[in-house]
Amino acid sequence: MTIDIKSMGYARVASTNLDDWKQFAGKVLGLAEGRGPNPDNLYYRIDEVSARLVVFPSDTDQLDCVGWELADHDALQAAREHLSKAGVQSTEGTPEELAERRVQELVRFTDPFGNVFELFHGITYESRPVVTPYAAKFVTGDQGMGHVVIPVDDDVEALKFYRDVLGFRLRDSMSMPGEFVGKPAGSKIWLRFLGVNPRHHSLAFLPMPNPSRCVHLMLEVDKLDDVGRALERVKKHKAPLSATLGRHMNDEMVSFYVKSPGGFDIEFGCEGLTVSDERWVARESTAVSYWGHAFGQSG
Ligand SMILES: Cc1ccc(O)c(O)c1CC[C@@H]1C(=O)CC[C@]2(C)C(=O)CC[C@@H]12
Ligand SMILES: [Fe+2]
Repeated sequence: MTIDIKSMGYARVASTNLDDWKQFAGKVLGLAEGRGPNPDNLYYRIDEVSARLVVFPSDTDQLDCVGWELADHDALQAAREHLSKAGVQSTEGTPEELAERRVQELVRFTDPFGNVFELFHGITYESRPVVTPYAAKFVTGDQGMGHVVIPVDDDVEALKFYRDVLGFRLRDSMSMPGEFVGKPAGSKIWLRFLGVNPRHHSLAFLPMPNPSRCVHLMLEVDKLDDVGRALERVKKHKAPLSATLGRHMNDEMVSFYVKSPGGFDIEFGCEGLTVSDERWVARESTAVSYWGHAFGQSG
């Protein structure tokens, strides 16, 4: 038995500048502003779920936590027992936290590297269809909110934790020169891409810690045109482009990367690969992309 995570449910971001986030999330990304329990926070919808992205005022800019959806109470109870057997301490959501996230129950734990995860069930969904500002439709459903890439200290320990303790399935690996993170010449570091549903990867990690506690969050739309339109809004609003348009090798996604006010990137893409656990074989990709994705350039 392991933990039966169904999908990435939500992301919560701590911010020193909600005005910047409001402009970025609404005008650049084209997310739909929703309402939520705390009038100080920004709540964004991309589908029927009441809030997928929540930005709240803080004295730091970082990814606060990622919420992962489980089916029901029994699944969450099994997860509690599994975490405890694996020696991972977890805490229960307070009534205030449940109300803010609009979930029935949640447990929170920290991975060995300080990344905060919440496992929850019973999130609210809205009767009113989502209407995004530029009419883009986001790909969610059983594929969840998108994917997140988190920084870790140790890629070997991270794989043990995410695959063996949390039950993520390894879908692809990619190596990079150790020099990239200040390791000896000739050494390798591993990027691992893991999934819990048909989305090729819902989680990836990179052994390169960063202060925002996030490498990027990925949101997927259902049409290339809406990726192109988002890229035009990036330029119009002079948001910093972190990587140019390209198509990834492993999940075949066409995307670009833009720096968010949180310091981490948002990957905005389409045409991501879906897989099935029965048929999938995990391999090692030998390039970031088939074409494009020039990091550290603009235009
Ligand atoms: C390689 C790859 C495959 C699928 C993805 O969705 C995806 O985001 C990536 C790129 C991961 C990674 C990154 O996001 C930060 C900057 C990185 C480390 C690079 O400089 C190359 C690969 C990049
Ligand atoms: Fe990505």
